[in-house]
Amino acid sequence: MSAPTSTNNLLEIEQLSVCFGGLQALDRVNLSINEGEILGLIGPNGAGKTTLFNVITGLTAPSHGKLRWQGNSLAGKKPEQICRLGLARTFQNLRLFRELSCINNLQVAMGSNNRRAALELLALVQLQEKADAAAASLAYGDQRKLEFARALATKPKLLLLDEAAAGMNPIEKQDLQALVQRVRCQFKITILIIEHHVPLMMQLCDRLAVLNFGRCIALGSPEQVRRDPLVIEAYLGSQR
Ligand SMILES: Nc1ncnc2c1ncn2[C@@H]1O[C@H](COP(=O)(O)OP(=O)(O)OP(=O)(O)O)[C@@H](O)[C@H]1O
Repeated sequence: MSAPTSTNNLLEIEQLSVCFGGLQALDRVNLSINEGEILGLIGPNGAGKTTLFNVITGLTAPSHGKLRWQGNSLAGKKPEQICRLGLARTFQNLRLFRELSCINNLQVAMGSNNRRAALELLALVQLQEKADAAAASLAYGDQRKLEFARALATKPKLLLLDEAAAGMNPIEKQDLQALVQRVRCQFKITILIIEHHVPLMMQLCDRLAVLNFGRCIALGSPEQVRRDPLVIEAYLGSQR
C-alpha cells in the first residue's frame, strides 16, 4: 500500500527549538509533513521526539521557530484549538478516562452520544465486544487500541501516535501495522508516528525522520535512513 502521490505540505516545522532551562530538547528542527504520508520519528531515548509532539499539539511552547498548519501559523494556539483544526494524538503514557466504558471514551471524544458511530470505531480496533467494559479493565494492548480509536473519533487530518506499539506483543504489533495502514487509506489521513521498534517502522513508514540530541540528523526513505552512517552511529547501531 503506497502513499498518495500528493506532496502538499500539511504541517511545516521551521527552525523549531525548545529549551528546558539549560537543556536543548529540540534544536532548530526543520520538517514538513506531506498530506497522506506515514512519517516515522525515531531516535534514542531523550532525543526530543515527545517534545516535538508536545509542541505540535500545543502542550509545550517553542522557544524559537515556526509551525504552519495548512499554511497558517499555529503560534499561541491552545491544545483544544489545535485539536479542532484536525490534529489528534495518543500519549506514551495512556490518558484514557479509566472509569468510563470504552464506548463512553469514544463518545466524549466525538462530542456526541452516537452509539453506532462509536461502535464502528470500536470494531475497527476489534474492541466491539468490550464496548461497555471500563477502560481500566482492558489489557494494556487493548487500552492502546482504545486510545488510538479515541484519537480517530475527533476526525483528525493528522494523527500523531506516540510509542504506538509500546507494550504490545509481536502479533499485536503486526496488527497495529495493518491497522495504521488501513486507517490511512480509509480515513484519508496523515500519520506521524513515534515508535522504538525499528523493523516495524521500516515497513510501515513512507519516510523516517531521525532525532538525536534534539537535532534532526536524517530524513528520507526507510532505505536511505537505514544506510545513513550518522544514523547507524547514533541509533541503529545500538538496535542490532
Ligand atoms: N517538561 C520538561 N522539563 C524539563 N525537561 C524535559 C521536559 N520534557 C522533556 N524534557 C527533557 O527533554 C529531553 C527530550 O525528552 P523527550 O521526552 O522529548 O524525548 P524522547 O525522544 O521522546 O524520549 P523517549 O524515547 O525516552 O520517550 C529529555 O532530556 C527530557 O528529559
